[in-house]
Amino acid sequence: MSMDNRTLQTVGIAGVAASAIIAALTAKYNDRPLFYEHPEGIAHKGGYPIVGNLTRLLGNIDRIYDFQTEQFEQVGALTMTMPVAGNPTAVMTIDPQNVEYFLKGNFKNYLKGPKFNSSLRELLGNGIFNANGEKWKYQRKAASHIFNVKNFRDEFTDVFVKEMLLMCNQILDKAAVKGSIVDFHELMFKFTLDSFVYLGFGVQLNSLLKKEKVPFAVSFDHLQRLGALRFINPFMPLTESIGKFLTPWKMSTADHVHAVDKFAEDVITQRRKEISEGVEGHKDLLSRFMNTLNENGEKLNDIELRDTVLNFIIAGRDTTAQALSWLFYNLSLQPRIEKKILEEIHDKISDDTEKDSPALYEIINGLPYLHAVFFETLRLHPSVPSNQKYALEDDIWPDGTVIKAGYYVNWSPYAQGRSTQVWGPNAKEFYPERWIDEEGNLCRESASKWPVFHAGPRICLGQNLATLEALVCVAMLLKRYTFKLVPGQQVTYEFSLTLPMKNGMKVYVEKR
Ligand code: HEM
Repeated sequence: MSMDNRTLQTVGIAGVAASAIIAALTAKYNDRPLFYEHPEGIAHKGGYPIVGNLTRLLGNIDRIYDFQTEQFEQVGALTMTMPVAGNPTAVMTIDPQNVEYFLKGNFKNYLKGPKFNSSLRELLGNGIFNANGEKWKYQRKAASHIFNVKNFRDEFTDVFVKEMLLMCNQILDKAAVKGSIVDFHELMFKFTLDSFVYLGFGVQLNSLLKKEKVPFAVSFDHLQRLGALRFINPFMPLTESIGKFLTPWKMSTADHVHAVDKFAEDVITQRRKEISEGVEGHKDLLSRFMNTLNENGEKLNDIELRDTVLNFIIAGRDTTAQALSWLFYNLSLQPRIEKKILEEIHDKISDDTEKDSPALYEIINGLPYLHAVFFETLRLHPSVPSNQKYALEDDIWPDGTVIKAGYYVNWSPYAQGRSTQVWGPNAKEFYPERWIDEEGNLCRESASKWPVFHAGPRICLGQNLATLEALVCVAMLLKRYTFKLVPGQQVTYEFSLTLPMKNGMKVYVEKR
């Protein structure tokens, strides 16, 4: 046999062998990534050979939380896996007893894992959302001091009312007269940004008075979406590298990071200047962090303060603005609920009460139906729709699920809120009455059944602040206006860390 024939024969044999190996691997891993074994005893949703559920997941990215909800329904379990090529083993659950267990009962075993840390490093740094252990503890302690009843009653309510009056007088009254269209979602973002930046850092931003979105907010939103994509799309490193060459005219990730850094830097510089000029008396979040010691017993440096500013803006701006937007969206679909809120606030909140913050604070606290509407909004549209942690050691959950060290655990307040197994047959219906008992009192659900504010030692520090802010806003708006959705638009969410509206929400405003 000539040399060429021998080579051809060898190549032929190698080809057949390779095809046989691929066929064998495809037959064995016919619904999952190569070498992935379904964890024993956990229901799973199989996908395609080699890629598992990767293509299904990426194909559904614009409706990812509904997709997740459907997967639980199709599998018929509250705890399951859904292997995705390129992503680590993750166990997903919407079972309240499991959620309570890993967020509270065995809190120590579940951390923000390496994937969370690396995906969000450039935006969150080592701030409270991205920190574990002692680094997290000192931040939680420093921040917790500002969330006290005195601040709520005497200061926070005042700021929210002032910002709302600005919104009403400068934007909504004018839009009502002109009949112009308002992007309600954008307005809510500006309201919560201005309120929080003032409460937390003493800076009067006045973004409500600016026509465009503030440049900082553009970069901030971009980086959040990027971080979220890195969680689920294993091709992101490649996409990000190629993107730099294909679209060099677009702002790069580094440009966006620079924009958010600059914003934080300006806030810190302004405060340092005020201190050097002898301006005293700040008792806000920034001064707390400037006077606190980190886990090494040292004063915080500028990078740590930058992380504080940015982490708290995500906490204070996005979540509440989104909750407010989804609340008004739900009201627009069910006028009977809006009518019931109006009946509740009727006569209770006058123009005079709006000028008396402690009185307004007490009145708002005593409105069960308004609270119920807010809670119901978060049940169906949780501002943090899906979340994950990382198991340090082997564990067994209350439902018997065996968790191995290094697994990711993923829970979905969005899918849980819509699960008929958890919330009953009308789970998908917006029905605030489920939060009211027979005597007309508000009955709040446990954090395990309704983990929209998280649970356990890391439960949301700002939940009362957010509730107050949202309810002041709803009461003041509904007293003055009716909002009508502009026909023909699609109101839907965008995939990100939180639950923003993809195209905003355009409304017409009419004065009552
Ligand atoms: C509707 C509004 C809000 C919702 C739904 C919400 C929800 C949440 C959730 C789910 C977490 C856990 C995030 C995680 O660690 O993965 C969280 C944490 C946190 N939230 Fe909120 N939040 C809201 C408003 C606020 C506001 C207005 C503040 C004010 C500063 C705030 C401050 C915080 C802080 C500091 C944490 C970190 C707690 C820690 O890790 O110890 N939140 N929130």
